[in-house]
Amino acid sequence: MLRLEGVSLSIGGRPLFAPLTLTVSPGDVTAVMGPSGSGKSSLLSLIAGLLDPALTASGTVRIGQEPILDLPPEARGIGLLFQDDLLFPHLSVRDNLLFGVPPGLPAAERRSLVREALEEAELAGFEDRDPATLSGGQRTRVALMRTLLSRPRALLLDEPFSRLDHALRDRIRRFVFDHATRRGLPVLLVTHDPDDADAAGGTRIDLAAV
Ligand SMILES: Nc1ncnc2c1ncn2[C@@H]1O[C@H](COP(=O)(O)OP(=O)(O)OP(=O)(O)O)[C@@H](O)[C@H]1O
Repeated sequence: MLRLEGVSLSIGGRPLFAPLTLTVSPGDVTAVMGPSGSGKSSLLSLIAGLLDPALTASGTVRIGQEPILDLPPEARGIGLLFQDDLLFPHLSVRDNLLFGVPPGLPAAERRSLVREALEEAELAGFEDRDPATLSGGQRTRVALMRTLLSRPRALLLDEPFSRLDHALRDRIRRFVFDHATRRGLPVLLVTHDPDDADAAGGTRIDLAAV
């Protein structure tokens, strides 16, 4: 469970939105909407531990019972997926995925986790491909798998589908939501697209209204 309690963000003393309280249950997707500049991406950055120092935050964020805002980013257990999938262009698909695997596992186990992830993503045999040779949907699936390999406790999505064409978008959106649900991850999805919010099927919040 991901819980926000009285969370607000300000810039230069001016609040971006009114204090926000919400709970995202395991496997549920909550869509975060609102006009440009309303603070959607900054809200995700706060939760991930990547908030721009120009912004100040107040309130509490918990995963399960644990407050996370005082933890370093790598200890929070947050998985991120962005519009630009940020695969390393100079690394193969395999090496990109290996970045997600927790350190400390034996090499053979790391490789087999990567192989399984590619099978799950219906990309078996893509290990040696260069990310530049993948389609947008394939890149999104690799990026999701890399995020999931890190065994996050919650997933934050910042417009990950907005560059995909309409038909592909439905398919990839379903793929991402299914994988998050299957793992029981609470998901916050920043989007401008009402179809994303409808597909999420859960709660929708509008930062302009809070
Ligand atoms: N480093 C910074 N210095 C000054 N203002 C900033 C800084 N970072 C963010 N902001 C401001 O904080 C506000 C929230 O930005 P944020 O990117 O979170 O909005 P958003 O709702 O995600 O917008 P969009 O839909 O356009 O992506 C904006 O008004 C932005 O200009």
